[in-house]
Amino acid sequence: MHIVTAKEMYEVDSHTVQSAGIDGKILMENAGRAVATNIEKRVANTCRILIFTGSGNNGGDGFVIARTLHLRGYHVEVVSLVDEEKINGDAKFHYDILKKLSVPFHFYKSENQLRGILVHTEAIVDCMLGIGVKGHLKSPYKEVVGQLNKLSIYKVAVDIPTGIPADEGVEVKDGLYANVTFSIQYPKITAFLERYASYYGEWVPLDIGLIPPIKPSFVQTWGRNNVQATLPKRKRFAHKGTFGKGLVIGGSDEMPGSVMMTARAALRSGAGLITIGTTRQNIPAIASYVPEATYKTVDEMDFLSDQYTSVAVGMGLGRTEKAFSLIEQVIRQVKSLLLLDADALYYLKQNLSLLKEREYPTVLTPHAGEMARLLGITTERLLLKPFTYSKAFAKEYNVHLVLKGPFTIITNPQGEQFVITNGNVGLAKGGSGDVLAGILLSFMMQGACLITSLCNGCWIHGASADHLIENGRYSKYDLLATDLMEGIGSVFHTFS
Ligand SMILES: NC(=O)C1=CN([C@@H]2O[C@H](COP(=O)(O)OP(=O)(O)OC[C@H]3O[C@@H](n4cnc5c(N)ncnc54)[C@H](O)[C@@H]3O)[C@@H](O)[C@H]2O)[C@@H](O)CC1
Ligand SMILES: [K+]
Repeated sequence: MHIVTAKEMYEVDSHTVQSAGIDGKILMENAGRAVATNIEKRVANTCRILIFTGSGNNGGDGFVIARTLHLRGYHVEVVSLVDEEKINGDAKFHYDILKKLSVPFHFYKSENQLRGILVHTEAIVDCMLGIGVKGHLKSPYKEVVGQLNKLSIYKVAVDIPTGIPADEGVEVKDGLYANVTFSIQYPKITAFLERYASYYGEWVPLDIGLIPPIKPSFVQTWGRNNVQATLPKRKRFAHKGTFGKGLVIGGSDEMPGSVMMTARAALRSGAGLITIGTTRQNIPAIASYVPEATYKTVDEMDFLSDQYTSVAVGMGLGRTEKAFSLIEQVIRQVKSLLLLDADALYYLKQNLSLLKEREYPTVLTPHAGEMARLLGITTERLLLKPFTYSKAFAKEYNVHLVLKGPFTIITNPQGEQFVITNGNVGLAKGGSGDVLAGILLSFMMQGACLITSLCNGCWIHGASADHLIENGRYSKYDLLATDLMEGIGSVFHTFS
């Protein structure tokens, strides 16, 4: 599913109206009707619903919703935050129709007046402002939003919760906290930012018949259907070599377990052969946990002559001079797909130019803190516009970037972007990243387009955590990274 900025949304709108010739009033009718039909599924017709409208087309959607619900037997009333003469364009067209019906209509005057109107209201529909919002909310929007946020009634936002910008990079303080947001055609970028996602509540995109340009270059979500369509098939006569030869380099005497989790996750995700490169002392410590792997000490590895389909480096490796020199050697000499995680990302900060020298694809898997460090900015700044920073970085350093978080953003060097929304807070624990690195390594080894492999790997990781919790196997408190191995198996099973 596509995700859009305000500019992209307005472009689709004008393409639909100007090139395809569909009148904006029809789009508004479609939008209002689609929202009304979905409100019917959630709010009983015995409820009193107040619809709040503003000066733009978001308000126009509200007039259509009011008419539609009224004609379907609902008790609706409208509260307009602007005077009649400020309503114009397509919104005015639908306002004039609504005026002919017996729908109670109030023009907002004061907090006291609104308090009176709100008595016995069981649900509100927010059509005050949509993607046309600029900057902080002005009066009376700010006051009305503040008043509504204090009420524990069901709140439906149309397109976007009032006050919340559509685009990343904008900092605002006030916005409506909705229970559900019905996004017109596509969800907007801020639904995928940690800072604003909670304002949306649940988000549901509604098709209103917009016609996008031939090949839209929008960000897309990656979900179960995409995985189903692209998961590598296991052919009957395949052998272990068919599924790649992978190398995991990491682990130290102080951090033995991480490399073990990466290797196990890779094998659980379909990797054919995995070698673990670690310290001599670490091998007996972890060998019984991953008997399926072969082992090498870091001193005996020769990246120039050893051939691996894909290599992952960094997990639990440490930040010693010896570790750093090993990472440099790997980046310079490995002639295959390479995934850099954890301590390898730490090393990269001072050595980013090495990435530009690589002739083979490189994957970086930072969490927000690691990414901010690579960019030399604060985490807060990164999280204000993670899509923009990711795209610029991936293009500049010619890498595939997996920016891990509650919304994982995957970007390729061409700037194509996908976002994964599954997974849960049970993953916020040491070791989850090591498991993800293993799943990604495995998918990288099994061929297919690299960005597809990364998207599938991230989705399987999140789905594993969700599966274990939804089935009551673990909770968001006690889930361990090693438990994910069991979840991976269950998730694969759902595709068989
Ligand atoms: N194809 C489309 O894009 C469609 C869009 N529709 C609706 O149209 C909306 C966009 O309409 P508009 O472009 O008219 O924009 P909005 O309806 O979001 O609002 C624009 C108005 O908000 C005011 N405003 C801006 N910033 C403000 C602030 N900080 N405080 C107070 N007032 C502020 C402006 O003065 C302007 O009058 C969408 O969100 C969607 O709901 C639908 O009607 C269907 C079709
Ligand atoms: K709204």
